Amino acid sequence: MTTFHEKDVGVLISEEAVQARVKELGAEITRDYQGKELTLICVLKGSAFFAIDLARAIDLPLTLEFLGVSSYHGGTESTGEVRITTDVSKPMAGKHLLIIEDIIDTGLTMSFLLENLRARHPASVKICSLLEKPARAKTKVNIDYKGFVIEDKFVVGYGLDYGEKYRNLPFIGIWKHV
Ligand SMILES: O=P(O)(O)OC[C@H]1O[C@H](OP(=O)(O)OP(=O)(O)O)[C@H](O)[C@@H]1O
Ligand SMILES: Nc1nc2[nH]cnc2c(=O)[nH]1
Repeated sequence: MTTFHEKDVGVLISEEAVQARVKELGAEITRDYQGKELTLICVLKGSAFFAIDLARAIDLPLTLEFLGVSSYHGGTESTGEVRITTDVSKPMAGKHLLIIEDIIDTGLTMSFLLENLRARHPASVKICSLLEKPARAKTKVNIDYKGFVIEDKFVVGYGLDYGEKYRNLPFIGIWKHV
């Protein structure tokens, strides 16, 4: 039986490989944040699937916050203008923040997030990104917890969209038409 995506999307990282890596990252974060009050910042919409799976793989009494930002607007190129679409629900001062992203591509979104969150005086800010695409980096971002380094291809699935679609694929796929 064919599924809805097969004409447009090829598998890059399988569901099994994604889930295994999420569990490893969860174990690493559990070790590193022992005794600290951890706040995960789930960056919407892309990191929703990753952040929820990762939260379940972390064995700590963490807090989950959601922060919406957008700069691609469903397309394959960053507009370069990052906008907050939904803000977190509580003050971030004094908290240990871990920003959860699905992908760091140009790095513009993460640079914006770091500046924005640091201005709120947290106790610490670290970065966890499932994917890094170094070939397109426009600014250097130091990723504390990284899932996979990928080639310069536009990817969809596991939260990542094209025209707001394909986020629900359980694997990371390559969009075939760019
Ligand atoms: O490193 P960059 O080039 O800035 O790209 C990374 C950002 O792009 C995507 O978000 P997008 O703006 O598509 O919004 P979305 O998460 O709602 O899909 C992704 O979720 C990251 O937040
Ligand atoms: N869906 C998707 N969004 C992105 N945002 C930045 N890079 C990408 C990418 O490769 N795919």
